[in-house]
Amino acid sequence: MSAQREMKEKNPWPVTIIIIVIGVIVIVALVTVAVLQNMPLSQKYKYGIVLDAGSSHTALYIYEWPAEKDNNTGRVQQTHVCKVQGPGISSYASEPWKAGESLMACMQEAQQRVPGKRHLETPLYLGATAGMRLLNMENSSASDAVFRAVERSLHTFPFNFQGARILSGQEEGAFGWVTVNYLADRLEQGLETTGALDLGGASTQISFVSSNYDGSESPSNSVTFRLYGNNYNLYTNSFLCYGKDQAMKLLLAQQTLLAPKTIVDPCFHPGYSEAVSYSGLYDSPCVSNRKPQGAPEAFNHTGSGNFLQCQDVVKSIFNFTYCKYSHCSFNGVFQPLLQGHFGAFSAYYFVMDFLNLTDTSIPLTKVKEVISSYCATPWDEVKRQHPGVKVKYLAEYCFAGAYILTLLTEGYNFTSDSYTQIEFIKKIKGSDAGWTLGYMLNLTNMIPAEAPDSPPLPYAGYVSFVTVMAVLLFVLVIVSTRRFWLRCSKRPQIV
Ligand SMILES: O=P(O)(O)OP(=O)(O)OP(=O)(O)OC[C@H]1O[C@@H](n2cnc3c(O)ncnc32)[C@H](O)[C@@H]1O
Repeated sequence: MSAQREMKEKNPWPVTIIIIVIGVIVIVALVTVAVLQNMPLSQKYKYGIVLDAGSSHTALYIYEWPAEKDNNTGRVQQTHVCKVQGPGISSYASEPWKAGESLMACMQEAQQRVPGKRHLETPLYLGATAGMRLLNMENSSASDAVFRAVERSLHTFPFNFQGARILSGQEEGAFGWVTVNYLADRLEQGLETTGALDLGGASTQISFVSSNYDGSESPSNSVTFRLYGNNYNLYTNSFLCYGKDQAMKLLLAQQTLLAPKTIVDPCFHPGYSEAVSYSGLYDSPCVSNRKPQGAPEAFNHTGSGNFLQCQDVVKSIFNFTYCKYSHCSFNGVFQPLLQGHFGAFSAYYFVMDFLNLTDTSIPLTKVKEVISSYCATPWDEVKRQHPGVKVKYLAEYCFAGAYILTLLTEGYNFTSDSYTQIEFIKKIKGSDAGWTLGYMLNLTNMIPAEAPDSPPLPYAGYVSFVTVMAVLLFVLVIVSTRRFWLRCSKRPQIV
């Protein structure tokens, strides 16, 4: 008995080894628990669906974001887009049920793409823009009937349908601006924002933040936001009837006043000739009050392909002179001085991309030469050179190019310097530029007004900190126990 005790007191190593083993186990357990407890959950996604019911067509967008990050700063991104076959829903005014029917194929696609277990919680929105704004102005019971038909169709799907409505021009402009700046990470980081230029079929929007604008002059153009702890006073204006298709109607209507039977249009290619019905041209409230007295059923639309003359006709659809404010864009609408970078999307992009003019470092004189040369190309040759492009678009690129230049430089007052601040964009980080994402982020409260609280340490830093502290603690214990046992082993031995 005393021999055993004597051995233990002489040799402290077995106890030290046991302490080391227990220490290692404790550290491993501590670090494992810390890692597991704080590990980001496996990536589960939530979804949102927005239908953009535009004047020329409808598109369905599916967005997704990491499930544990909603109501926070989780990156929402577009995972799918489905183009609805056929025209925009406002074209079905005389057969509203067809508007509902037209959405079915894309909705079925959405049902397949969003995982079944997420269907019931996935919000579904339909926002209609300028086509329905015009139909509602012209015939509100027809627009109501289209909405009823569309809602009936959307209710047959298992999503969380939040309703269909017409967006105001101001909402369309403001949500386009939110989309562009959210996708470019400018809001969360509080960076200087980018303006948004949107050219649709029936309306066009300009939205930007200017240090010269506090909302006191023309308050109807002001939208205020508080996002991630920053206040924004946004200037925005939507010009109804100045989208690409309606602007062309204005142009044709202007020319038929002078030549009701045959117009020789400088914005169309030489050799172009098409019969156009007056009823088709004057079906829109943008032009209906301009119909010439005793107009024939149809007129002949021919082209002469002269860019300079085209610019003159295009200018005639704007009023650049009347202005009761300190500064105006056109038609007497207030606009503060332009400021910063701009993203130009929708038809701005389609047209400038086709004309190979998306590079805004190309001087405006050269831009004009390129459009001028395209306009002067005979119609047969244009069709031969671009067999894969829709003929309607091909015929309109000359007008659209001249229109975009006039709108930007004479309408919004971009100079040869500030033109270089425009970027023609289609997508940002894989998501389309347009109002839909901003609309969904707003309705789902996914952009917080205040900057979210972030943990004092990032995840990796937290784990490293716990590990280092545990190892330090362990070393301390070892050092102190070793000193204790060394002292014991040096004590005079009991014999
Ligand atoms: O916002 P609203 O005014 O309601 O219009 P929309 O939503 O239908 O407008 P889009 O942005 O979809 O399209 C804008 C215009 O661009 C036209 N467009 C679409 N694709 C095009 C392409 O590849 N080339 C030329 N034009 C195109 C389309 O016909 C419209 O006139």
